[in-house]
Amino acid sequence: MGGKARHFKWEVEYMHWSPDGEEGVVMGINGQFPGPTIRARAGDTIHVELTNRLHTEGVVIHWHGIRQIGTPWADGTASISQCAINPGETFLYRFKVDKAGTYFYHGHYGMQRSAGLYGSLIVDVAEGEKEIFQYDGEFNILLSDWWHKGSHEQEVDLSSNPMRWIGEPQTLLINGRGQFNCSLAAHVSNSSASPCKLRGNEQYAPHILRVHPNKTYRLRIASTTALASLNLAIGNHKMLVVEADGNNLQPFSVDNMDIYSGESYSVLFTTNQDPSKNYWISISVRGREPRTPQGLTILNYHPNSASKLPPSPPPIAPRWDDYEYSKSFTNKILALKGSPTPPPTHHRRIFLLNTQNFIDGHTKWAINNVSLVLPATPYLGSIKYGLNAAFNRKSPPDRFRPDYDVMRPAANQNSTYGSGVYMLRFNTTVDVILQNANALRANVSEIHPWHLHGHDFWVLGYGEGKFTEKEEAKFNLKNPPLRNTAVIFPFGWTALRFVADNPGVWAFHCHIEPHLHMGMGVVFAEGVRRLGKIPNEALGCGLTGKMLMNNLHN
Ligand SMILES: O=C1O[C@H]([C@@H](O)CO)C(O)=C1O
Repeated sequence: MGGKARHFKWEVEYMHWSPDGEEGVVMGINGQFPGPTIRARAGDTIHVELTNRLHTEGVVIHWHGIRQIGTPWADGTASISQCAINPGETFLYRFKVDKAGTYFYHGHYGMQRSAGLYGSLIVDVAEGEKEIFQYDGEFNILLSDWWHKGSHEQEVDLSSNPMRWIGEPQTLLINGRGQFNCSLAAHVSNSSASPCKLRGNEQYAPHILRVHPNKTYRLRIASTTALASLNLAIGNHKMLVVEADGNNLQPFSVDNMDIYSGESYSVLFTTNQDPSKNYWISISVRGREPRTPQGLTILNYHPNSASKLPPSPPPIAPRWDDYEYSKSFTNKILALKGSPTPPPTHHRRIFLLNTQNFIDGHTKWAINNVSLVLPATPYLGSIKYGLNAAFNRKSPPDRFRPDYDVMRPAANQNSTYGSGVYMLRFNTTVDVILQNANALRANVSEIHPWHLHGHDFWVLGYGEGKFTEKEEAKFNLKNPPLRNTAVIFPFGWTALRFVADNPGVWAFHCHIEPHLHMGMGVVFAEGVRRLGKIPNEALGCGLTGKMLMNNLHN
């Protein structure tokens, strides 16, 4: 079946907004924050005509989890898949959503995600097909984190010498709404926070989930946080986890769940609790010392008033550094029976060591000792048209020094900048072993959720310390989950496998936005010569821009 074309006209602009009760400036779309939700069916083609109404700044939008098969120029990564859209210009994002699931979109230029440029993208099963899970209704929540400092100042802070870290967010947002000046849970907490006096129409009033007793609901959850790893719970209710990153899971039941930036899930829950009460939905910080209050909203049982607050305190999240808890959750994530299984062997295995380093006094993140800086000409055009001067043609290394001690700060903390590309042979199977290590400070290693553009990968396994070839025997080749984002735990490794079968140039990076800004990413390219014509509007900058001008004058 052909699928429908769905047309949207969007304008991106800065607006005054109050995501948490303090007025600030957000990046909005058509006057909305978060941006409009796109809802489509598998097989549909989305057309977003995006006009940049920012006064002095370029913009792009990445469609997170959409593989862009045959349309790599619509992936929305500045300097990789396209030129940033200049103020006043319009770019047409046209792409097919081929797989049902819970997705989202966000800015992919500088710190524009932290500035609030994001929204939800929900793909239902194709017309005439049935969802494999049964439920009576559904909700969608997009999770994010919010700073009172603007994104431009954050960019300057991060690249200054010495680096000024952006610190923990002021507020966690659920569908763009959080409370900084007051707490919904003041009546049940012993902190000094004042109770919220809300009419319900404030920009920061919580998004209430209204349910009827004894029904089953699907809750779609995606995290577009710039930094925070989260734990989500629905007070008193169990959740059955059924989908991750647009792929079906072997269902498993939990009381709360971890969600890292870049991940999405669906859970089913049944409203089988005392219907005379309302319940909390909470999100709390994981993996970093929490300096941000829980984000809260209300599960409102019909016919109770939504303003009837739950009588007991919100769910208590696991301790922020209880990594064993996080690992036990992560290890439960397995593909639904009948899902595609990985090829049994790989053609190439790339080891990527994540380190925190210094370059000329600036704090950076590096992969195999290369800190990514993006070139002025987007790779997609420069590779396709053989513009060799556009970036460093030397391939970055597939390995790191075998004697590197991942448990200690680097002996040599200096690193180098690079813009090289991993050229993958088309249709080959690639393994990536993400290797975490100690950061600059002794005994510190952080969580990094890695996101791959253009593909889903199978997560073959997680382990502790330095990966050794003998751990390959423990890889899960039977029912590994397909995902587009996977976490590396502190001092650990994560093994991924994917098939390089999607012509294009694809970012693979830590989804913590400041970390990408500090160089924590690599670039893969495959099959670029197989592509037909790349739309000119993706190429109008750098050396491809000059090439277009020359063609015009010849
Ligand atoms: O990249 C980071 O920098 C800080 C810290 O390591 C140095 O201030 C931090 O917590 C990060 O995640």
